[in-house]
Amino acid sequence: MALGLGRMTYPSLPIVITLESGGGVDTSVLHIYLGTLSTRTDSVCIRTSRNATAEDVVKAIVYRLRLGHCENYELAETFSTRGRVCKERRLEATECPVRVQSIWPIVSPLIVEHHRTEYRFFLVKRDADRQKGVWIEYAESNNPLDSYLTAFMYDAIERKEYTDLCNLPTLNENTLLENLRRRFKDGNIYTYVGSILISVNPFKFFPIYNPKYVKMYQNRRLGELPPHIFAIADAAYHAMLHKKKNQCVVISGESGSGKTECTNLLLHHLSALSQKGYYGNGIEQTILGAGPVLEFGNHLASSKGGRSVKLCPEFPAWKKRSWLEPYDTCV
Ligand SMILES: Nc1ncnc2c1ncn2[C@@H]1O[C@H](COP(=O)(O)OP(=O)(O)OP(=O)(O)O)[C@@H](O)[C@H]1O
Repeated sequence: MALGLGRMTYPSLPIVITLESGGGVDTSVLHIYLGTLSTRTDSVCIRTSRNATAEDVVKAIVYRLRLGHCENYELAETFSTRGRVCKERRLEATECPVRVQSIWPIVSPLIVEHHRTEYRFFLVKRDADRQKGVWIEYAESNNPLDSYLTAFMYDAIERKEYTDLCNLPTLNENTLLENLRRRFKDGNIYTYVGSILISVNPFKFFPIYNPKYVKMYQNRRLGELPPHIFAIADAAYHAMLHKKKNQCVVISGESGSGKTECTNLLLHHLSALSQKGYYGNGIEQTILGAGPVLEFGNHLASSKGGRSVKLCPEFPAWKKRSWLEPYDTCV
């Protein structure tokens, strides 16, 4: 088995692995999803022959992502509806994933993501007790493969919450606050009002700022995905490119409402967009390094009373590490 490894480039994911095994001439591409096994990438892309076995594929991914011993992992074939895995079966080590994939029905790209049903391969932790080759159906709440990302993407739709307050059927202070409160309770801190983003400070960490999200929000129209600070950064960046004019993002709120953190995240996404795959080469650090000086000016302004508007933040090193670690470690 010869193994050629694609270069790890962010954000142009997924990682590409070329696996030549079994002497096959025709090669096919397999997308293997990683679920909760990785915070850095959603899936890896394997170019391989029809004869490559599930064992070969697992070895290649585990070796490439340095996940430890390949005996601890196996491949699962899943069937999902609206982003949720409803049934799953573990592949035999000798099964050929390309052959399995060739009998999956083709999903039309015209079917919007929320209504799509599809088959996928996942890399999963080996379960020695699980009978191989047998489909297991999941109750909705009992699904180990569903990731935070899936919940983030689909739960609001299923609970019929309004991600944009402009869509509220009855718009008054009560319905507006009730919608914000319900979303906040479900862990959704962001909500749109048209092109304005409301952020409710959670005072706790949510894993929604790692490279999966950076990548997901690139080149997407505002409102296409659930509300997120990265979507605002992306919209401003593309408006700048298209209109060839400087753009301004106004971040306003009470003291302690999270303006500094929002500014950090905006800059984080903007620097990712402008560096075309080479993260952390110093631009982000240089911009953020000016933070304490501007923050001082900001405090002078806000000490004169009223609400403050952020210019550029302080950016303590411990915060950068704890919030953005997976992103930084891919440099
Ligand atoms: N999106 C967020 N997720 C989790 N915690 C957050 C978030 N935004 C803010 N926080 C928490 O709230 C604290 C205060 O936020 P931040 O310093 O950004 O407020 P601020 O509006 O800039 O305040 P000030 O105007 O007084 O400078 C942060 O230290 C952080 O712990």
